[in-house]
Parts: sequence; structure tokens; C-alpha cells
Amino acid sequence: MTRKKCVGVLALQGAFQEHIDFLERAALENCYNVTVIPVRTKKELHLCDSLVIPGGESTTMSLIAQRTNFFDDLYTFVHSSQKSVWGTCAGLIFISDELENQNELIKTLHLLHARVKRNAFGRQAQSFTKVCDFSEFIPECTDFPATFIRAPVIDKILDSETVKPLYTIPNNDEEDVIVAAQQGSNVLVTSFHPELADDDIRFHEWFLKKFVVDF
Ligand SMILES: NC(=O)CC[C@H](N)C(=O)O
Repeated sequence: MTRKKCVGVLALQGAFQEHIDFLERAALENCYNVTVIPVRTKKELHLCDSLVIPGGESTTMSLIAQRTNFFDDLYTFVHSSQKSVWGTCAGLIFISDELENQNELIKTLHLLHARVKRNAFGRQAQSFTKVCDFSEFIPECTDFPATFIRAPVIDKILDSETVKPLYTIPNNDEEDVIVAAQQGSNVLVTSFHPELADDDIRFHEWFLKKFVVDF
């Protein structure tokens, strides 16, 4: 029996409970030897092999981490090659190296070697769900409902040796934008919210298998 792995979901702010629910379902339905916990403290973080940073408001997330003296522990954790990290939406922003816009208030974790553009598709009213064919990296997943809410995109990859795009979509009349990417073997980022896909846990199943169970 492999050692039980622990996946943390950063629970300072945002849609962390939805990730916890989907991860727990994915672990149960696939008999993965994994526990899932909310993470708000250094003690909880130190239990984790992997950390999911959810959607929400990245500036708020960063400020709470700084004001609770948690930022440095988060920085150390995400920069460990022994840990895996998945940033969704605000989580993608929070771990990015550079921000193309709205960077005045936020202190990021400088993990993802990319420049990220916040609110790339516009405001809340421009949020949308797009059925995506992820089968190039998630076998047979040809129709995943990806929900974009005031979503960021990867505007520029700063290290093409380590950061590989996984999926791009058109952005109005501009060139296609990167909305999912992987850095090395242990960092995943998505602009969209798989935790908000009605009852569809395929993305979380893939994350657990690739970035936790097999990592
Ligand atoms: N759904 C989200 O996580 C939105 C992210 C938010 N627009 C930010 O800049 O942090």
C-alpha cells in the first residue's frame, strides 16, 4: 500500500470548498489513498504533499497571507520540488512571476515563469462556460465544461524550457490565449474553474492521478 498522500486546498478566501468536495469525490471514486484538507495555518500546510490554490480574489488572498504571517511558508512550500501545486484562476495569478496589469496591490509567490493578464476577458458580465476538448492531455476528455469567471490568461511564457501550454482559446479578435499550462512535473495552472463544472470531476481525477498519486 502506498503512503497516504495529503492534498491541501488553500482556504484563506475564495472557492476552496468546491475544490475540497470535488477532490474528495475523485479520491473516493478512484480508491486513491489520499486525504483532502483545508489549509489556513503553517501546521496544516506542513501536512501536505500538494496544494490547490483556488479561485477568488488574488489580491485579497495575498494580503491575508501576508497579514497572518503565512506568506513566507506558502512561498517555501510552492518552491519545493517535492511538492505539487495547482493554481486555478486567482490561484494562477497568486503564483505567477509577473502581472501584465493590476499589479500594484498584489505580492505574488513568483513560482510560475510566466506573465499573467488579470481579467483578460472582461468583467463578471463577460464570464462564460466553454466546452473544451482536453483529450490531448486528459485521455478521452473531449467535452469538459470550463467556466471562466473574470479569468486571467497567460500573456507570455518567460521560460519555454519549463512552462508548456496545455490549452489555448480565442480571445475576441486577438490571438489565441493560454488558459492551461504545466511547469515542470509539479505545477499546473488553469484560468478556469474545474471545481464549478456541474458534477464533472474528470479534471480533478486527472490532477490527483498525475500530480499527487503518481507524482
Ligand atoms: N474567478 C477568479 O478567481 C477571478 C480572479 C480575479 N479576477 C483576480 O484578479 O484575482
